[in-house]
Amino acid sequence: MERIHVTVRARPLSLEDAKTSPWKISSNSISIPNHSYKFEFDKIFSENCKTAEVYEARTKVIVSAAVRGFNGTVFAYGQTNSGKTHTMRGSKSEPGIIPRAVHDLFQIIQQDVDREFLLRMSYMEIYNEEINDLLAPEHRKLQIHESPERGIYVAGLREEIVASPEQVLDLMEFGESHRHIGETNMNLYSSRSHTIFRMIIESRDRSEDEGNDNSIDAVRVSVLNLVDLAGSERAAKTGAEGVRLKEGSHINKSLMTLGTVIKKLSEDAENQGGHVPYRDSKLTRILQPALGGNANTAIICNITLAQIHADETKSSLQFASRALRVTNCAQVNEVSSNPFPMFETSFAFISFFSSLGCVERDISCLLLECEKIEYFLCMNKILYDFITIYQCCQNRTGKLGTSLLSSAG
Ligand SMILES: Nc1ncnc2c1ncn2[C@@H]1O[C@H](COP(=O)(O)OP(=O)(O)OP(=O)(O)O)[C@@H](O)[C@H]1O
Repeated sequence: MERIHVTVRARPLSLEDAKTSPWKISSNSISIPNHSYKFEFDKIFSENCKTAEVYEARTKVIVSAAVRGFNGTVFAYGQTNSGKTHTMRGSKSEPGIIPRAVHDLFQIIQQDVDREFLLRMSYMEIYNEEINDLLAPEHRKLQIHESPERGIYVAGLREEIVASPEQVLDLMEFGESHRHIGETNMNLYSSRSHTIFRMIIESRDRSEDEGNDNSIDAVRVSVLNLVDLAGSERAAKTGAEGVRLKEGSHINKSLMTLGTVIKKLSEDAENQGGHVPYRDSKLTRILQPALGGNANTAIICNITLAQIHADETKSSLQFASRALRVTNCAQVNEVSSNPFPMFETSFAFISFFSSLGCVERDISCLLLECEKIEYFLCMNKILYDFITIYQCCQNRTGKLGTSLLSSAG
């Protein structure tokens, strides 16, 4: 059991705001002198800190654990304009947590000569309580499902097989161009949606490949979520009207549910038979495994120390402080993958089709088709599924389908 790791990052202030700031930071605690409250965290980063330090504090460890098969989630929380996107995505001059994690991930994998890896990425946004696929903008209003094999998942979400950090970041750039961003009085480029950037990491021991055709490979499958939440906002401050007001109300509502989930978990409600309302928002439902479940989780709470936002900052710190009391139980996710096609993992899938002599492009195409028809849910109907897949793919991969059918026959 390990608790959620919580750090706080204060954004830079104007000279004027710095002069009137009521907050005092001392080591890992933050307070307003002469007020009763004082908050303590794992680490507090003041305004001059760089994203590299924030990354090193915890995300780096979560990324390397994800390579070893542990799920990981890192999210930035805070009011609008507090620096969440700056922290998670960053800029060319100061790359954020996501590009840093992606580069680290590939570096760690390259150094691990004993295992072979398969990486997939997805990128989604939750906009006005609807899930949109940022890698396939035509996939909108996606639904959340749950199954014993896959746990909680977003049906129809595109998962691209990726082979380099550059490829991942190009895809992310593509996704960004479809993300909902809008201007408010508080932020010229305000995120109007929550985004979840996800890497799915499968790996297996290279030695298990050698010699024994009947071996049951143990494949590790872990998920790394890097989340840029939209910021809580007050319409009086953002000046939101019409579409912006509607967006703001969806954002606030889902953040309120996140707050309630964290509060319930911090009170240990689940173990005392209480109800934790994960299903009250898409955000908490998707992040359920990271909140009190099987994952290493870190929260970066972005704040501003300006006097004018003291109430919002206090409420962000209260949220973060409760999160410190939430415990998770991260375990290595290992599945046995039978060499005959019971494809619990994409690895098993790809290995099987590679062994039939199929080229990579055909396999990628087939994998996409399989995901569309949720192939992974019907693991036992092998022959029947082969024919279904063949029918789905025959226009694009006729040759592959033919070799599949002869092999199945
Ligand atoms: N630590 C920082 N150093 C330098 N600039 C920062 C920092 N934090 C935030 N900023 C700047 O402040 C502005 C607002 O930041 P950002 O868009 O990241 O806020 P946000 O919390 O994501 O807002 P929203 O919730 O509205 O999307 C940006 O111009 C960003 O570059």
